[in-house]
Amino acid sequence: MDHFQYRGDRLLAEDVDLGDIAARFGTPCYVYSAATLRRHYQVFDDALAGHPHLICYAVKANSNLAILGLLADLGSGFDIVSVGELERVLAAGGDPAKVVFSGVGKRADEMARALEAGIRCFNVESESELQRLNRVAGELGVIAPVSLRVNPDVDAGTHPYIATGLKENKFGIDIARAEAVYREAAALPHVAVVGADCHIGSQLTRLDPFRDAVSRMLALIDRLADQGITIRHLDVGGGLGITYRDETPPSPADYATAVRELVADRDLELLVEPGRVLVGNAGILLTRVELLKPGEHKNFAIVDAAMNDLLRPALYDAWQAIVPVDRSAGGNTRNWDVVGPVCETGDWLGRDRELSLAEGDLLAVRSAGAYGFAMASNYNSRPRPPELLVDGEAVHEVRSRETIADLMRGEQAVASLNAGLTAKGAKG
Ligand SMILES: Cc1ncc(COP(=O)(O)O)c(C=O)c1O
Ligand SMILES: N[C@@H](CCCC[NH3+])C(=O)O
Repeated sequence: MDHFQYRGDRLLAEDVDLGDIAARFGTPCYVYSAATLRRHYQVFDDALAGHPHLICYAVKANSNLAILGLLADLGSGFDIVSVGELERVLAAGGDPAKVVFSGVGKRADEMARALEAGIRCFNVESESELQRLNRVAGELGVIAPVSLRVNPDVDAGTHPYIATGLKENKFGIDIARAEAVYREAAALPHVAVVGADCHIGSQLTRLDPFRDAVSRMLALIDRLADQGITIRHLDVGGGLGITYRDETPPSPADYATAVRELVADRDLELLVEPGRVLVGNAGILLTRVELLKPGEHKNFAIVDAAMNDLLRPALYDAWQAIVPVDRSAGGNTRNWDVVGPVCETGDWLGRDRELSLAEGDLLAVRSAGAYGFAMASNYNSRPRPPELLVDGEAVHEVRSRETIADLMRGEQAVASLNAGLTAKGAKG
């Protein structure tokens, strides 16, 4: 259940008409629902209750400071993949002691900053990274808490671009090597082994891959215990899918029950890194139809949002629902390709959508709270859209629309660049 529902023929974000938001803030814009976000967090947290656990929200899914602050207030921890995400978490009031740091390419300066901030754990993804972390922690005179991110070689059954737990993926340490690397870690002076970690992919719609991964991790933890290496927490990553169209992912309760059953009798804190399942359906992208271009072969509805605002359809061929803000508006009913103004054939938000459209109509692209704004770019020199957080009747502008001046900030035209050439040309 989310809080983007029709009242009569009008689509609302909680108690606010999306038409009013468009009139106040312009389009395109991202609109998030605080109530949906709170609810999703609570459902997930309740599902894990009874077993010691920490939710570390995957910041990459949506890193707006207001979203992070709202989750921090609810007690959430955070999974970060860069020092930029760490600074965001700290700026939003997140607790560094609840932060885990994932990612295959952590730089030394990022490690140093995270150690200085006092994060909960580094999810180390290679032997080289382990050695680097040991050196950086040594230079700072501290001990780095470490989990190894293990690649358990489990097929997540998801889009190949977002599967991460197979041998051929760049992520994690091959489970066949994991024991040796744990022994190496245990012998290093400036790291302390505290946990074990895996993350097998995103938008998973079945429980079995999770069960397989957790079982393999538990077997590894047992083998490590035999060698005197104690693992205090198991981080099972994120990846639980949502319904974009007709997917039937397990509910957070089913997911949590499956994982909890496997760890029930163990003295092992459970860490989870959900992203999409918390924020995905807590956001929409609001856009306006600019121009209609019906044709013999195809009907194009050109809207003011594009792949630079929402990349998922172009990048993964992802399907996201596109619905009218006013259901009663009687326009031209056809199968429309809803496309943006960007100069790329792949710039589409939805294809073959039966919609009744007129120029000027407002449309909402659903399930855009995760990997929406977070993946937005300035391609075609398009300013990124604003982000608005609705809470009941209140609308908070939690990020304003970029300006053209923002786009050019930091750039310099170099007046003398061609001067030499011109002078040479003149001589020759
Ligand atoms: C290490 C790690 N943790 C957590 C997540 C969050 O994934 P999701 O948004 O699918 O829950 C990701 C992204 O797939 C990730 O790479
Ligand atoms: N960006 C992806 C998910 C990537 C997950 C990152 N580990 C998506 O939109 O589905």
